[in-house]
Formats: sequence, structure tokens, C-alpha cells
Amino acid sequence: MSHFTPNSGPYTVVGLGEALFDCFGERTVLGGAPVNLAVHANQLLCHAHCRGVVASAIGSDPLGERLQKELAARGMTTDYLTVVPEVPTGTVQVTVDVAGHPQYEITENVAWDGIEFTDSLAQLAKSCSAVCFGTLAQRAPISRKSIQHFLASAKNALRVCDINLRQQFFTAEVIESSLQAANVVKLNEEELSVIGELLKLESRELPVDDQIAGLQRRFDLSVVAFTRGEAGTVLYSGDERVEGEVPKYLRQPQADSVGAGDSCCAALIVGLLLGKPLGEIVTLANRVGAFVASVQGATPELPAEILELVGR
Ligand SMILES: Nc1ncnc2c1ncn2[C@@H]1O[C@H](COP(=O)(O)OP(=O)(O)O)[C@@H](O)[C@H]1O
Ligand SMILES: O=C(O)C(=O)C[C@H](O)[C@H](O)COP(=O)(O)O
Repeated sequence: MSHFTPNSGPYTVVGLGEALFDCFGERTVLGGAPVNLAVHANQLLCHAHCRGVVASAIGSDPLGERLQKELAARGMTTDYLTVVPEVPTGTVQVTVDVAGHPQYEITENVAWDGIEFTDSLAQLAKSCSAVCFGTLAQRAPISRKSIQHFLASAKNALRVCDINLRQQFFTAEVIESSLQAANVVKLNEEELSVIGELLKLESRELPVDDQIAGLQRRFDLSVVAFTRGEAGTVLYSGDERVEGEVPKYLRQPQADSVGAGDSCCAALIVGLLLGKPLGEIVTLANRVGAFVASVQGATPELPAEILELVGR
């Protein structure tokens, strides 16, 4: 595949996988890459009667209830959250260095490890416009199977793999099958290097552009998004390589870059669905990512000047 042809909407963008709370000491905030992604896609698209949706599982506990309330407060459906009563809602301990870069300690045996492929998820898979998934939620077999089923059923959708390699929770096999199932991939330099090694890509010792060309040759990818923190995002599609200006937002005290990647990925998906040129998409992705990196937490309200870029 060299290009994705968007349909005319209305669009449903699904964040599929871990739904959890990021814990910064005593402060706990909504998190999980698929949740962050869906919240931002919902903000960017809701003016056009489109939506971001979280497909995950929560425990039968106060954090599970809070997760439902937080999504509802953002005007989002909780219909695709199943309850797994025996285990807790997911949590992640986040530590942030002086530059605002996070490190994650992800709790095991939690509700999002047990996402079942229910009839309602099967319907969602058939009807959604885009689904974003990663490797972390595939660490346990129940969720791994459901994610694979979902992707196999989402034949007409943009299937975006935000690879998000976390701790020891990935294998070469999961990376390989995820890249096979995807038509768009988002990754950063460290992830590119780990993937190159694990999949024994011939291009793994070459400069980044050549490594990405190697990835494009090996997998059927319409777009590769390469994220570089404050240096901004680069998009690769066919022979095109597009980068853009990275805006400067005043960094708030206590700012952290948690969620910058997820929000940037949401902007990428929205831009592709709306059929925007790659140059406009990279501008939007850089703005959204830079804004989220300048504030505390992963799911802030986006400013009007960003929403206007998608035609609000
Ligand atoms: N400190 C920053 N200043 C400006 N833009 C940023 C900053 N951090 C992230 N971004 C934007 O967000 C995108 C994704 O952030 P990054 O932290 O690189 O994601 P990932 O989670 O994929 O490693 C970057 O490519 C860039 O566009
Ligand atoms: O789900 C995970 O993988 C987590 O570790 C929880 C975090 O909320 C997000 O992942 C943040 O993701 P970034 O946008 O890459 O900063």
C-alpha cells in the first residue's frame, strides 16, 4: 500500500488496549496510550460529529468508576469498556526527570490484560474508521488475541501501530505481527533501533532514513511517523519525507512530556482521515505534541488555535 484513501466519515477513532491511571506520587491522572489517543482524537474531531472511543477493560473498583466518569466528562462513550471483576483497574507509576521525560513502572495482572473480543467490539471493528494499538496491551494472551481479532476485522480502517515499547513487555513476535497488521506506524529512535535488532532488519546499522526505508520494504506501510521529541515529527510515505516547524509553547511549571506521542499520533490519524496533505498533518502533529509536552498530564484541553487547524 502506498496511499490511504479516506472515506467520507463520520469517523470513529478507536484507542484499543490499556486504560489506566498514571500515578505521579500521590497525583493520579487518566492515562494509557490508547486512552490518551482517543481523548485527543475526540477533541480534534468532535465538531464534525466524529468521535474518539476507548476499547479496554476496567476493574470493579473505585478507579474503574473514576475512569468511566472521566471519559463521560469529556463527552466520550464508555460502551466499549468491559468490567473484569477479579482484578484491579490498571495503574502506572510515572517518574519524571528534570527535563520532563517520563519513566514508567507498569502494574501487572490488571483489568486491561483481560480485554475480551465481545460482539460489541466485533461490531466496532467492522465500522470504525481508524484503530490505534500498541505492544504493551498484547503482553497477556486474552488481550493479545482480542487485539489481533479486532485488527483482522477492521479491514477498511486505518490500523495504526503506536509501537510504544515498555519495560520487558514486548517480543519480536508481537512486534512482527503488529507491523504486519498495521498500515501506519509511529515510533521513536530508540524503538526503531530495538525493532531493527529484534527483526534483524538489514538496514539496522544505516542512518535513520535508510532504516525507515528498510521498514517500509519489509511491511506494507502507507505512512511511518518518526517522533523526535523537541526536534519534531518526520512523516515518510512512499518516497516522500516530510518534516515541519516545531512550535514553542511556554513550558508550564511541573510540565511533563507524558502523552505527547499519543496526542501527536491522534493528530496524524485525524489528518489522514480528513485527507489533509502530509505537510499540514506534520504541522498539526507537531503543534499538538508540543502543546501536550508543555503542560502537566497527558490529556489537557487543546487550545482553540490548534482546533482551528482541523477546521473548527
Ligand atoms: N519538548 C517538546 N517540544 C516540542 N515538541 C515536542 C516536545 N516533546 C514532544 N514534542 C512533539 O510531540 C511529538 C511526539 O513526542 P515524543 O516524545 O517524541 O513521542 P514518543 O512518545 O513517540 O517518544 C514529537 O515528534 C514532537 O512533534
Ligand atoms: O500506555 C502506556 O504505554 C503508558 O506507559 C502510560 C502513558 O500514559 C502513555 O503511554 C504515555 O505515552 P506517550 O505519549 O508515549 O508519552
